[in-house]
Amino acid sequence: MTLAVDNLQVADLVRGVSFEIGAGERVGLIGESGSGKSLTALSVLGLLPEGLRATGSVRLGGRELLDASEKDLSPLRGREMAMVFQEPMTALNPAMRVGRQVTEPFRAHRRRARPAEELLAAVGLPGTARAYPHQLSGGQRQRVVLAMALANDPSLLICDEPTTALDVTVQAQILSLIKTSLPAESSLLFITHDLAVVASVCDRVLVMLDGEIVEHGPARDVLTAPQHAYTQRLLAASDLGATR
Ligand SMILES: Nc1ncnc2c1ncn2[C@@H]1O[C@H](COP(=O)(O)OP(=O)(O)OP(=O)(O)O)[C@@H](O)[C@H]1O
Repeated sequence: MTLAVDNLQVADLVRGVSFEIGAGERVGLIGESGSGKSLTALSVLGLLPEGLRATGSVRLGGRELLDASEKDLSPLRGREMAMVFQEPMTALNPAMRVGRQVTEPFRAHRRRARPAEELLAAVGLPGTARAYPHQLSGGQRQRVVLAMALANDPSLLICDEPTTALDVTVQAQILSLIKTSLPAESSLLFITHDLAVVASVCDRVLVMLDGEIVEHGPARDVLTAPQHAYTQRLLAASDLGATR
């Protein structure tokens, strides 16, 4: 399913943002803190904070999402579109065993549940169904969130800095899990400020600065021969730039 964002505007924080992600494409959205990456993602999901409104167009598989009601959007979330944010505890219920949480997307969408143990084993957490979130490490919690996000084989997965809060080895494990467990035909929008992550996960990259997309292209081109001065600075300041 194609995600098509056209002339997205959120106050003066996201300005005329347009991009498409085709079925099976993995697209990175990079840019410094405050450049509007999260607001772009939240607009797609219909989850903008109170007081902010998006205009323009966001279509998933041809369906317009921006003017859809909450009643129309909520069945899509967790089914057609799933998300993984930086801090897994914001997505988990601290008082519910993780086995019950990973099967929640099936109940929410009235679908026949796959066994919790199977979903947890698929993200490398066998035998944890009876654990509560606080009994797991940060990386394990993010695996639980990923199991929930992937439970219904979403057409679009949005990850907003999913590994930023984790230590480096765990980051690598979660990234590899995202790469291997996302169905081949699902689209991915991956927000990060880490260019090495983009290089390892994404086919294409969008670069955001002050609410606008200032550069986009195949990840390998943007990361080796950036055109915009901002992307050049970003690359020079990164580990990728330092090793060139
Ligand atoms: N509820 C809000 N009301 C007004 N301004 C907001 C609101 N939420 C975010 N902003 C502002 O919008 C701008 C873009 O925020 P956004 O969270 O999209 O940035 P980001 O690129 O995702 O940054 P980060 O990498 O730090 O998450 C920032 O200047 C932020 O202060």
